[in-house]
Amino acid sequence: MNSPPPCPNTVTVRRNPPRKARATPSTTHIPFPLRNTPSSSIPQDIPSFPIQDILSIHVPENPKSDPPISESPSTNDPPLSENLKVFLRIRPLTPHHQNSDKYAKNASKSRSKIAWPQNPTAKTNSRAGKSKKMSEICISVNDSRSVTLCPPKALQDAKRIKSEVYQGFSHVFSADSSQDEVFAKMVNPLVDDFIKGKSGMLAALGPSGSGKTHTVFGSPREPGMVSLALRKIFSSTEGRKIELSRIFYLSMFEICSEGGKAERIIDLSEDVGDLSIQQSTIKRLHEVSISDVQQAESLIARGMLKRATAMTNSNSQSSRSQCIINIRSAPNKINEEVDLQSDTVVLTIVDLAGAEREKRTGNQGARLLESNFINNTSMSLLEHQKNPKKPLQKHFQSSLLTRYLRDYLEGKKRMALILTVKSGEEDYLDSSFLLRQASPYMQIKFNNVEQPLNSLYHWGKGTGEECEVDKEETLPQEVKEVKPQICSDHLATTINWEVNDGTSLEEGSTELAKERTNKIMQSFAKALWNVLKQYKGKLEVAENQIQSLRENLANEKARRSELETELKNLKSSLLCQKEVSLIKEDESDGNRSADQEACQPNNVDEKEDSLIKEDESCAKRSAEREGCQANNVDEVNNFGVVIASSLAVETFEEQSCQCTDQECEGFPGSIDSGEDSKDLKDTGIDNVQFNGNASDSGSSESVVSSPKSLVVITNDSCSSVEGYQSHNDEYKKRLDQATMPEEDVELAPRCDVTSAPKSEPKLNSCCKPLNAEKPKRRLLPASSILLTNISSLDFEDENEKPKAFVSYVCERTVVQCTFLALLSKHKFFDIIYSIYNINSHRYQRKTSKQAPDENPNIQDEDLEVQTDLRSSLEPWNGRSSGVTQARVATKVTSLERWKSGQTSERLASLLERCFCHSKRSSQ
Ligand SMILES: Nc1ncnc2c1ncn2[C@@H]1O[C@H](COP(=O)(O)OP(=O)(O)OP(=O)(O)O)[C@@H](O)[C@H]1O
Repeated sequence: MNSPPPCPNTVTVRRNPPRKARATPSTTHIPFPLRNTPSSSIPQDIPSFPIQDILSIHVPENPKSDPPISESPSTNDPPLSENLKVFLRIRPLTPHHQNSDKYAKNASKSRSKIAWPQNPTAKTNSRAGKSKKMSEICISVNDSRSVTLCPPKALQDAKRIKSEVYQGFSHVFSADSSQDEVFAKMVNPLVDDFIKGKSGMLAALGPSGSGKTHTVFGSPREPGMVSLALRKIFSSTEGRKIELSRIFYLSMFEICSEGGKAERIIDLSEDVGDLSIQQSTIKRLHEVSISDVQQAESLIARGMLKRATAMTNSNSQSSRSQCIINIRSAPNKINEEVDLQSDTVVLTIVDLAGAEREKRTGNQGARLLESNFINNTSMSLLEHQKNPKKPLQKHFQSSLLTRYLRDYLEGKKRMALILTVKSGEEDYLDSSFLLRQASPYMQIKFNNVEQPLNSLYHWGKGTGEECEVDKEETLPQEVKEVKPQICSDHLATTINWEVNDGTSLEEGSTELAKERTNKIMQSFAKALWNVLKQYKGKLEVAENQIQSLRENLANEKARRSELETELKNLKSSLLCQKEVSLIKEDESDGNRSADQEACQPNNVDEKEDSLIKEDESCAKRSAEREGCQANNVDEVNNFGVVIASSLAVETFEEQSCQCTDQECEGFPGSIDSGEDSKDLKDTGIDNVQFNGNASDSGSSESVVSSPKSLVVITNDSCSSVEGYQSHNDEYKKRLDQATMPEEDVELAPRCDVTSAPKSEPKLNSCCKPLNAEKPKRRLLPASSILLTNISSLDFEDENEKPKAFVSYVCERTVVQCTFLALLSKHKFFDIIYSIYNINSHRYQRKTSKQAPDENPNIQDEDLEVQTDLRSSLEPWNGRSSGVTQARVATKVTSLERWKSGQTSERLASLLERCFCHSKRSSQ
């Protein structure tokens, strides 16, 4: 009669609270906005194209076509949430413990059936009978997922340590389990995933001498997981097919810390020195292409010989490093279009160094430091998952191993953990420590485990069943998203056909795929139609907006033309103000000698700046006072009108006293400068007459002929000096009238015009009634036009200057006549000079404090307008006329040079020479 199995005094069931792995930053789904594609410019009220919704259409599957083999989810399925797989393997006792181990196994089985001793008496009897054997083992298997850890009796008595039950393992391998059994339950799924395109890792963890290396590498008689995995890969049907299109590589390296110093990475398959790690990649790691199991095992055997081992109290050949073996599957390089990186699948198997207790190993010094390193790296492998509060970066920086295995430890890729323990009672503390540490691992959940690659990769080249995934990169995104699903359907169809060897399932799958494709296309068309309709609406709105904008644009153009007209008027006024500013500068520079000023043409630029600044203020004043005389655009542009107005006001009409404003307004058509000059050229000087008779000059033509006659005379003087002499008296009279009109008694002597006083009484007698009738504000547009038309003048070369005329003039006044020659050659100087005289004359009258009422020539508005000009002209009165006139001309030239460049430069050069000539003449 079999007695009931002994039962420990107390049993503690360790139940760790369910622990959910924290989502790491890289795995947390963060809803990010769409990329900056053209669709991002879509108005916000139009939703983005619902491609995801369309592709997520689920067609009810036909149970008949449910693929029995394809255990792995399709690529479109959401990421799996699965627990970390933790296996436990109990190493058999040494041969003298074998019997007790078998007994312990039987005892644990019985104990699992009896949860708690139901018969205390029997329990006592059995304990008494079997106490000796039970003391030799500390761990017993309850079932395939749990074990009971019993402390040695000494510990029970001394420290009252109770037995503990550890449960929740994926599987518990008892001491008599074979390598094949371990492989079948633990590694085979990983190998299957590897063949299907999923990377995976197996790590062996446990105290020293517990059988990690034995499990991973095994022995010739008992091949380990690496060998079995290789055999599976190269022997399976799928593996053979893969072999046609893919290449397998094997690499092997170890991470060690000799003497507990800095970690080193050593390649075990090639002597290339220490390796380095960057991110999770080992640099310069040697990979050997393997084509069969024997070649791979040979490589592994050679690598094992290089591995760092040492004899310890626990193990005669204890591994002192973490050994990592990678079996990598990559597409055949012949197919270069395939992305090698994204298509790489790796099966990693890690043999960790054994954790060991200091007391037991008796390690000291460097060996102790090394032991501590081993313990730390081994037992802290999953510290991040156990302790989510620990900073992620800190955890993965703690050791090279964790850095290398980061993707696995974060849960991005599948991994399995096998814990190895020894069952002897002397190993209780090691086993207890390991189980306590690893117990929480079983509760770790990975939420974002890597999905397999397109399984069709692995259907070898030439089978005719692969999808053209190598051309996927050239396809649009939408097509890419659809294609894997279609391929998966195709794969499912193929697998079903192979397994069931019947056509019905294949047809069902095909119909299912077609149905799903049709639904996707229908939804796609509907969504596309809706989006197009929305865009059409937006397009209509946009077109209406464009139409209204066009109308606004037309209005704005009309307004712009009006503004441009106004601007043109303002510019004319502005030029007048520039003239005023120019003269102001003369005044400010009055204290300087004329010689110095005249010889400094470089000052022009500086003065131009001041002119520009004054333009704004002057323009304002001009606009206010004259309202820009907007209706005078034609008048302003018409040189003849200006001449008529200015001269009519001050010169010739003073003689006749008959020309009224109305009469002057009638001039423009007949006295256009361009036309007039043309006419003059055509007619020659014979057609020009000096209207010495004041009554004859009452017409507009006579007014215009005055300045023009100067030009003609000048030109003509080149050929006939006598002609000029014959008209000398008349010419001088007209010149005096034009340049020094009115009652300029004081000014005339300064200008050294000897004949000037003679004409003054006549002028004065005529001025008063005439000036009383003329609106003097016309002076301003006259000066404006003077400047605006400067650029249109066709200057002749200085060499063409009529010497005869000059000599004639010099007989009159050496200085002034030289300048007058210029004035006669360039009519605008005539006008400047005339204006100068007129305003100088008026200014004198104004400064003599003569009451406006008493002087009809002076009106308030006229005085206001001309104030700046007059004050600027004031310094002229006390200077040599030639110098000052040349200076004014230089100023005007400077202004114009600023305005129009080359032509003015010629003028400046001309005037400069004129000035020098005048200076020499005056000396
Ligand atoms: N399941 C087993 N069956 C038979 N022998 C085993 C088993 N497990 C381990 N052994 C033997 O136990 C000894 C120690 O095993 P192993 O070297 O694998 O331990 P380890 O955990 O790798 O130790 P360390 O961490 O110190 O390297 C070896 O001689 C090995 O053959």
